[in-house]
Amino acid sequence: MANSDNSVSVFAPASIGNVSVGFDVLGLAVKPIDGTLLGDVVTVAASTGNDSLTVIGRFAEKLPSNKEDNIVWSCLLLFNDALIAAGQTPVNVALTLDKKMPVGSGLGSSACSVVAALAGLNAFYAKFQSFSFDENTVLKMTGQMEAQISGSLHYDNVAPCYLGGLQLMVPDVNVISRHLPTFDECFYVMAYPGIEVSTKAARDVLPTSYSRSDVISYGQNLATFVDACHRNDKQQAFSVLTDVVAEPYRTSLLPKYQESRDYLTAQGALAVGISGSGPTLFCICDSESQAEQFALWLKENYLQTSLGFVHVCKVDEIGATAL
Ligand SMILES: Nc1ncnc2c1ncn2[C@@H]1O[C@H](COP(=O)(O)OP(=O)(O)OP(=O)(O)O)[C@@H](O)[C@H]1O
Ligand SMILES: N[C@@H](CCO)C(=O)O
Repeated sequence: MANSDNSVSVFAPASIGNVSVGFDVLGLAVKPIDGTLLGDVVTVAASTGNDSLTVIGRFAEKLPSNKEDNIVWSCLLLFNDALIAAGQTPVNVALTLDKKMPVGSGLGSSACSVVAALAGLNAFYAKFQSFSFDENTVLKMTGQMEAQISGSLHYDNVAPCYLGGLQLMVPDVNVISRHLPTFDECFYVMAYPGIEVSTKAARDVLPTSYSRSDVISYGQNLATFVDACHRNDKQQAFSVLTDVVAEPYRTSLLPKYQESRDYLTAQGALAVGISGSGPTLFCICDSESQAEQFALWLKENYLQTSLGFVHVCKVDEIGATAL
């Protein structure tokens, strides 16, 4: 995208929250292999008038019409407050959100808007005002905005969306997220059925406590997966990609999920899971031909409305990027 002399555009990619074994603590950024921009773009331009927000794009009409209710606007307010606290003077800007991501999809739609907005503002100030916040400060802001919209602080979409790759959240405010190695040769089929599931509703169905055996399985699966990623042991990593925390309780919210999971697993998928809080299903494959074959099957069998889509993806190791 070509920018006028006074603007900056940032793209922020879709992500798989949880990656089945890391509820709220694992996330993976993905990008379609055909070059489709699966994510949101925010353009920040200098303005001679007041601050403004324009929303365009395929899913623009799914967002609140009032700019104050758009999370991108909240990002601007937060960013300006942080500028003032840092002794800087905010300038007036015209923001444009290209809303390419369906809302309530499990693809980290609000995270895409939040990251594109905050990384876009930071890039704009770096370019035109010779000032920028460091990566960790911006990451904390993205977490704060995601918490405002979903009701709880979880970085599993914003961290991979901003930083790229597979990210593990660590309980240290000075670190927040650690990059984990992934399996370069794998393909990730992302199937969004075209229906909305709100993150809040999908969190409300979860139990408030878990049995000892579930806690043991959870810890063992996550630890084994992280260890296998570091040893590049694909077989071990995907053999434990089982979610005992959320999937058993969310399946009822996702029409055709269970049958699709069973079918794809029987056909040899490395792993199948719910992306974030759903309804997007992800399926991990060993080869591009298998991924294309499963994508076709998912188009015919998992999509519910004309808004649905399926993409064959690889890991997006870059995260938010200036266009
Ligand atoms: N720019 C924005 N992008 C997405 N949602 C927004 C935005 N601005 C405001 N919202 C509102 O935030 C809420 C987002 O809901 P929710 O957290 O369920 O969706 P999500 O982030 O799209 O989910 P997911 O992470 O599963 O893709 C919706 O009510 C939506 O209208
Ligand atoms: N970890 C969050 C992701 C939301 O996209 C959840 O599963 O509720």
